[in-house]
Formats: sequence, structure tokens, C-alpha cells
Amino acid sequence: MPVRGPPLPRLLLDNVSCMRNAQIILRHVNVSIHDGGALVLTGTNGSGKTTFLRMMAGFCRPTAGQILWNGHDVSDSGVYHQYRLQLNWLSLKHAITDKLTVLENVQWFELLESKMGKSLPAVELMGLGRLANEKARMLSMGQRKRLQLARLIAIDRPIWLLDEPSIALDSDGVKLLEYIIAEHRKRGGIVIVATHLPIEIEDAMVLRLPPRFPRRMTLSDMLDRADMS
Ligand SMILES: Nc1ncnc2c1ncn2[C@@H]1O[C@H](COP(=O)(O)OP(=O)(O)OP(=O)(O)O)[C@@H](O)[C@H]1O
Repeated sequence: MPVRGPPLPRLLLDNVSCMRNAQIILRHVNVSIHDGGALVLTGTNGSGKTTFLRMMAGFCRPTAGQILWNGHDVSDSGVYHQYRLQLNWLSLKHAITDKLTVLENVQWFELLESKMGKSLPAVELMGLGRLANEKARMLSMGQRKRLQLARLIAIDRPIWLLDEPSIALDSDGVKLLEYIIAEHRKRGGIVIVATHLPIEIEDAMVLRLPPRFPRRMTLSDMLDRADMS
């Protein structure tokens, strides 16, 4: 009987580096993520967390190494076509249309996916049920973030790429975020989160990206220097 090896990771970053503007932002990154896995990206401002997510989304290519999905290089255009349909991207830009209602802002994306029926439950789950028929321009920052999260649930793709998803959320909102991430992972979904704020994600791998610039001088460094002169 043939011996079966361990399952292929759904996503594998094999010695990946990435440059932007002629500078190396990510260097020799190796990560494998199986179904239900979570990766948390941390690091100082400018360390490359958003660049990592953009690269995973295919907006910028690795300058070395490969990103493999099911063992296939996503930079291959045939593979990318299928791979991008797996992705749900939540960025710092809200992409909310103010003149549409809260519900329409979710339904619009659901329609683009040829899906129906999940928008209202998603809006309600995110605590926006009473605002469903209000124009989105009425929403506060935190409510806008909740609307983005409602979209994530309604569209329901397997790989979530989340850039600072908890910014502007109150403590209940953060709990809801943690809940939807946990539920997504129970169904085999993958989550990659870039964050400065603590989010509880069970058994997540944490990748701390090194700072790209030397530490800024602190006040005490400056005072020490003044003492020496
Ligand atoms: N559009 C761009 N063109 C060229 N270089 C860029 C661009 N955006 C960012 N960079 C460079 O990439 C580096 C990493 O930026 P990135 O946005 O990935 O960091 P980050 O870790 O997400 O930062 P933050 O915590 O501030 O959100 C920056 O220092 C910047 O020099």
C-alpha cells in the first residue's frame, strides 16, 4: 500500500522576498498554512505588513521565491485566476458607497459574486440590523468597519486577508470580529491578519516583521547625548 505523506499546505510561502520602490521590504519569508489556519502579522510602522497582504492578494509579485496555493504558483496567470476567487480582502480603505443604504452596500458585493440571501443576516450579526435601511453616510467609523465585516461574511470566501480589522471597533465589535474569525476557521477557512492591536485568535502563528529602519531616538537618548557633550 502506498504511504501517504502529510497533506499539502493550502498556502505555502517558499523563501519569498518582496521589493517596493527598489527597497527590499520582505526578506526570505517561509510560512505554510493549512485549512483552518491563522497567521498574525505584527511589526512596527513600515515593516511590511500591508505589503505582505498585498503580495498575498496578488497586487505585487514576490521578487524571489514562490507563493504556492494547493502546490501551484499563484503568479502563473491560470492559477491566479482561480486563486483570486478564494480571497476576501479587508483593507483600510472602506470602499463604502455613502449614497447606498447599509444593506445595499453588502448586497451589491453579494450580487457581484452571483450570491444572494446572506446580506441581511450578516448585517444583523454585525449589530447593524436597525441601520440596514439607512444611508451609509450616516455611519460612524466603527459602524463602517462593522459594515466591511458584514461583507466579509456575506461573500464568504475561504482565504481572508485582513488589514487592521479591529481599528475603530469597540470592545463588543472586537469580540464579534474574534467570533467570526473563529467560525470561519472552524469551517476550514484561512485568516491572515495584519494588526497593531491585540486580537484573540486561538493557535495563530505570529510573524513579527523586523523594523525596516533603526529605532527612532528617544527623549532619554537625546538627554544622554546632551550629557556627553
Ligand atoms: N505604494 C508604495 N510604493 C513604494 N513603496 C511603498 C508603497 N507603500 C509602502 N511602501 C514602502 O513599503 C514599506 C512597508 O510599508 P507597509 O505599508 O507594508 O508597512 P506596514 O507594516 O503595513 O506599516 P503600518 O504599520 O504603518 O501600516 C514602507 O516603509 C514604504 O517604504
